[in-house]
Amino acid sequence: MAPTPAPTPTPKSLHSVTTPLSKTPHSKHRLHFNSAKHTNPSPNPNATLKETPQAEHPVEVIGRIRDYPDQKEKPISTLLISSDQSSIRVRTEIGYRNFTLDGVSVSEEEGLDEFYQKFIKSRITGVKLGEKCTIMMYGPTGAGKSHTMFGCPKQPGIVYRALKDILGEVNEENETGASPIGFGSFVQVSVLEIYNEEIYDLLSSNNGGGLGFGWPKGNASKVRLEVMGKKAKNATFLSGNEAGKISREVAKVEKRRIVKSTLCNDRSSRSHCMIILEVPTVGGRLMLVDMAGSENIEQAGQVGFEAKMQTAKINQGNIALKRVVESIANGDSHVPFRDSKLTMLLQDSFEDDKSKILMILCASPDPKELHKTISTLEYGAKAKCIVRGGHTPNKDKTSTGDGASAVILGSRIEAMDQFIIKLQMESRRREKERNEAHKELMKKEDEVASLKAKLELMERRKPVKSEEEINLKVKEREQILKLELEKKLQECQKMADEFVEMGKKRMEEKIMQQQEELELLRRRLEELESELCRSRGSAGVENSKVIEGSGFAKRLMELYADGDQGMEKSMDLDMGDQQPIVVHVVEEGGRGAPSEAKSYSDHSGQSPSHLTTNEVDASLIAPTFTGKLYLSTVFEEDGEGEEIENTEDEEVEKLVVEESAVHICQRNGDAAPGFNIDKDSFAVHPNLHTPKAYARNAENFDYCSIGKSEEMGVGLQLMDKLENTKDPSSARKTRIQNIFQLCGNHRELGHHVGILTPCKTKMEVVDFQSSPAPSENSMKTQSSGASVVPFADHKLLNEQNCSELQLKRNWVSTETAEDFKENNRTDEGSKNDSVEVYVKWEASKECPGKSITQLRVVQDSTLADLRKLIEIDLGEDSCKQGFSFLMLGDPTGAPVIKENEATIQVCKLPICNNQSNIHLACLRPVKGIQRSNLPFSSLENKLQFTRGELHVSPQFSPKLR
Ligand SMILES: Nc1ncnc2c1ncn2[C@@H]1O[C@H](COP(=O)(O)OP(=O)(O)OP(=O)(O)O)[C@@H](O)[C@H]1O
Repeated sequence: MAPTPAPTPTPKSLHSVTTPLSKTPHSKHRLHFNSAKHTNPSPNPNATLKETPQAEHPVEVIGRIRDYPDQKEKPISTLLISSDQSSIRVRTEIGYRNFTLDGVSVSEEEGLDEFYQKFIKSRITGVKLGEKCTIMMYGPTGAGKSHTMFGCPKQPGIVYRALKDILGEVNEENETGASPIGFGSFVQVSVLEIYNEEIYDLLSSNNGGGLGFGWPKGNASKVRLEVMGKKAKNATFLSGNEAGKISREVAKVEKRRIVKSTLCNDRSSRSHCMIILEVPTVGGRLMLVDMAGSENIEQAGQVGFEAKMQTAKINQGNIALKRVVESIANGDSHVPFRDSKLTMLLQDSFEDDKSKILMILCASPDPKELHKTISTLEYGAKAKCIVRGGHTPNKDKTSTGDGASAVILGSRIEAMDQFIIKLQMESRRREKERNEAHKELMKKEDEVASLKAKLELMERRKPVKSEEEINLKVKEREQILKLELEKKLQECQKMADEFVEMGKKRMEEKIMQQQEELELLRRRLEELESELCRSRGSAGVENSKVIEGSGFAKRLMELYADGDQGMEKSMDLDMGDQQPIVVHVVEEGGRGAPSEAKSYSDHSGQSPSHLTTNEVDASLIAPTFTGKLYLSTVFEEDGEGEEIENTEDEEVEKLVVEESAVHICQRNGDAAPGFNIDKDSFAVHPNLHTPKAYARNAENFDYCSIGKSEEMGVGLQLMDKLENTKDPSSARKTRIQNIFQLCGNHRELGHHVGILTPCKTKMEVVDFQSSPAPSENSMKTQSSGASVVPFADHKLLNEQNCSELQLKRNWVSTETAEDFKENNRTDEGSKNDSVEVYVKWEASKECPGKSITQLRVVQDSTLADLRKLIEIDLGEDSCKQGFSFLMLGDPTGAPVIKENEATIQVCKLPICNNQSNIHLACLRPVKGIQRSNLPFSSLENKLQFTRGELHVSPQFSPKLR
């Protein structure tokens, strides 16, 4: 076989790129095959072999670059075709690579017809003449192998074109019965499928039948064939000389091939298809092999064991073929034909000297398929190096003798040398490419380093940015928190306002409620006053009758027969003081047995009409006098008047000196009038000079106020004026003096105010405020002749009104007439033998330390005795409550143990007001009282009894009417 002449380098670009391509060193050894463009017809191979016994390259490689006619935007090809269409340059990012082939066809420029005419037709002609040719379609899936082999409806593929060429075209005439052109050839066609390393006969099925040629029907299962030698045993074949018929049948059975949709191809052939067309008349044979795709498993997207196994089996055929090619090319002693069914069936094609192999490498111009394209081209380049050598058992060659063998060996060595040279060149080229790639790599590494540096710079800057962002976020958060805080503050403010508003409302409600209560009380008071007025009217009449019946009254009536004038004068005097005096007048029935007493005080607002005269007097004359702080007037009656008068005169003189204060009688319109001592004021009610008139006008008295002794003179003058209006004589003065004399006789009043004495009339100042009415208890006590008249039921005032209370505490023991006389006789003596005791509660938070009473006891009395008197005074309630005495000198405020009371004398109690005969008994309730002011509370209690500090709080200040 003559070496393939080196093609004239006529660069031709796939995409208008013209690059001069280097020739492969062994191109001169290539098999020459006809091409449509080749002007030189293919020489007879046998002749060539005889002429030049050089090594034979049985494999020729043609590149076929597919097209994408359906795509509008076709991918930019990375393949460059040389102008002589003998080599392909594959461009990559790092360089390019050239592959020298026996021909290259670009589908976009050359259709199947042109391609067939250019690269296939000559081979088909050789088959017609008796040659053996194998045309293999090799390449990755989707590269256009099946398309090239079988074509499409518009463009028939190699199979049908070859049939037509071999059998000749059938024209109209032929179809009407005339002999077709070229008719005479007879062909036998077998269609085999190699799937999963099994050979199936696509023309046969297990159901049998067919069109007389073992034609398969429907979906009948395929017949599996065994390999016998280098052929499929018992393979069915189509025989005939009608290309059309055979082509149609082939087209039918071709569809029986196992195809499957993969990621690379919608209808990917999963099997190798082999169409064996034999021309028995001339011994020609054409094997058309459409190989399955040489894709790898991952690229095919096969999932599952079976699919992977399938792909592996497909690849097994491809790999085995690759090894066979490499073995042949390498001149190995053993070629692994039996590694797969495909290579077993192709073994004859490689070994038979008359057999030629045309390998069509199908490739895609798509850059995505670049690596597959390179792999395919590398495979083709290797196949191209195959030299048919001595390893192939060739009877013909062995029969040629030693000379021939030497030639063969020589050529083989030469081929090997060339191959080595080629490998060295390839190695150098690769080294060069590697260096270029290395340079490129260095460049890329530099770029990467610069990019890294930029990235680091960015990262370094990032924190600054992030810090700003953090600050911004912090500020935002701060703002949000501020807003929330303000909101909460507003809510709190709102709540506080609401709370204050609520408190205000409550206070207002309370004030309103209190005002209403006050109004009710006022109304009630008015009602009581009106009732009082009514009752006083009647009581006045009765009293006047009583007064009229008594000598005292008569005398007063006589004295003040023209009382209107005196009243007017007295009223004139009252204008300056505006503090009228309310006077209780008590008649005493002389020194003997006590007679009826008449009281003209009605400050309780209740007429004691239901009581006896004596009771009335006792109830209405409130025992609100402190020691010496009361006004008492005694009128002498009957025949002893002068004597009494004389005595009174003396006493008046004495009392004027002694007395320092005068009681005030207040009636402020409430149910409980109060006392007030005001040295700056002194007033005597005009009705004072007549008990009758007093009784009549008592309800109009607000209070009486008598100053100290120095003011007494003024009072006397005033009284003089009163007397002089009626009687200018000195008798009037004398009477007034009598009044003041009695005012100072507190002891007498203290002991006898509740007792009617026929010889004397006591005029008292009554606390109207604190003693609205004596209780039933007190009345009973008095009537029963008890020694002490308690006033527990009297309304007590607070400490600030202590002075008023103090007056009230001046209630005294009730005694019989005899006792009274005795007391009178022993007045001075009793002063020495007895002591006065002021009794009060201990001051505490709950209890303001209200005063209870004032008692007189014998000097050697014990606290036990005093307890009895106090218990009688306090009544049942206080007895229940219980109390203990406080020795106020004790800084701890410890009370006296009850068992020790019998051993402690009353005189041991603290002295009150620096008077040795007045003691203070401070009681502590037994029940728990909060004593927050310990230990000084006990001592503080003493202060309340300072006489000189008696005062009246403004709210209890008297008011004039
Ligand atoms: N040159 C071309 N011109 C137009 N269409 C083509 C060409 N080559 C291939 N095709 C189309 O591309 C698709 C895939 O082609 P094809 O089936 O021949 O690939 P394949 O190499 O046989 O793949 P597989 O190995 O999977 O069978 C088909 O639809 C086919 O019609």
